Amino acid sequence: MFARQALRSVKAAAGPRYFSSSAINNKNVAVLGAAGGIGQPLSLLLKNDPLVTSLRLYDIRLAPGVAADVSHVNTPAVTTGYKADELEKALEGAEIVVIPAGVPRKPGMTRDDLFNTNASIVRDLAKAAAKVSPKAHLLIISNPVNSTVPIVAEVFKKAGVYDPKKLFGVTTLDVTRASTFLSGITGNKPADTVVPVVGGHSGVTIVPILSQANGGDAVAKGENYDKLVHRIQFGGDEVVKAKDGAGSATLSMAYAAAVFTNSLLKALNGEKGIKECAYVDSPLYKDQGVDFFATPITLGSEGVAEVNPIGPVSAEEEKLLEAAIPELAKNIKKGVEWVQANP
Ligand SMILES: NC(=O)c1ccc[n+]([C@@H]2O[C@H](COP(=O)([O-])OP(=O)(O)OC[C@H]3O[C@@H](n4cnc5c(N)ncnc54)[C@H](O)[C@@H]3O)[C@@H](O)[C@H]2O)c1
Ligand SMILES: O=C(O)C[C@H](O)C(=O)O
Repeated sequence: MFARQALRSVKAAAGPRYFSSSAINNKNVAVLGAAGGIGQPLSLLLKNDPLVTSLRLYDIRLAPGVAADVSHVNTPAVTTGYKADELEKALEGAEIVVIPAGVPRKPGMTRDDLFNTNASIVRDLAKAAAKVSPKAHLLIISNPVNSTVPIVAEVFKKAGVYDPKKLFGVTTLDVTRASTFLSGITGNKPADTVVPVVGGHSGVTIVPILSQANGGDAVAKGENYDKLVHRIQFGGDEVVKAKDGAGSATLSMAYAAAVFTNSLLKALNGEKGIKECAYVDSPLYKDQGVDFFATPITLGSEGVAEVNPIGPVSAEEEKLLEAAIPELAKNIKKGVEWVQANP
């Protein structure tokens, strides 16, 4: 029963999907880092989302230009660009704040190698959001997500405005990749290939639950299973290597973030039963020092409505989870300790 539940949970995250709307309400979305490799295509995709009525694009460079360009697309979202010194203005009235600001990896780097640069970028953006739009839903893309999400939580706690239901580490790209790679093996449609991906967003912390996926039994164990799991866990490295020093995944990430944002918008507008995987404040492994964990979550009008259980897992998946937990605990502790020492 749990398996079916979890399968339904992430059904919405298997692509390909485009944006749909059942109700149009005013929805104000801000993108921080809007002129970057992710920020630009993400801004375009959000401009194309009928549920976005106000799109506010902020970056330390080029955001007004990106906004001028995107604003000519004939969809309803009123699009405005904000310069480096206009962060607070960009955040005014924001209900969703998507953050892809920060540096990407180069070949040979881990996501954790980005910590020193991106931790302070995310902390400063979170401080402004806590001040200007404390009730906004925050969608964190900047790596290392395992640590940047706890940093945002600490900033919001310090400001006295933390709402665990409104903070998300965006892990949709892992779900998207898992669906693509598994369906490539089974020949099933990607849209019918739903793989819950739990844990975190780097290497061994990315745990695909293939045993719950349509077609997952085709690669239940052995060499093919190991190869598929490795490809899902290290899909980001595949792109970093192929881009050869010019950055990491941007287009697939923009797609994934736009999918997640659309799901959240639908839930905020009152649509029921919207489910996605995301890295959120979770009760599941708190006793092991893991305050944040990605699982299928149910979205509601206030953000996270329910953190769903992982459900039954295979012996192989149990081992993957055992490897993920201590690494995640370390990543979370690093973020929390850093921001407490560098408030
Ligand atoms: N969560 C995921 O699945 C996922 C996937 C892909 C990339 N990422 C991460 O997303 C981040 C961005 O990647 P990218 O390829 O778009 O990088 P990029 O360098 O192309 O773009 C980053 C943008 O952030 C801007 N920026 C830097 N500091 C800023 C600040 N203080 N305020 C506002 N904007 C600021 C830069 O000017 C730039 O335009 C990286 O950390 C990358 O690792 C995460
Ligand atoms: O791999 C990266 O550094 C970027 C991103 O986290 C990804 O999964 O593609």
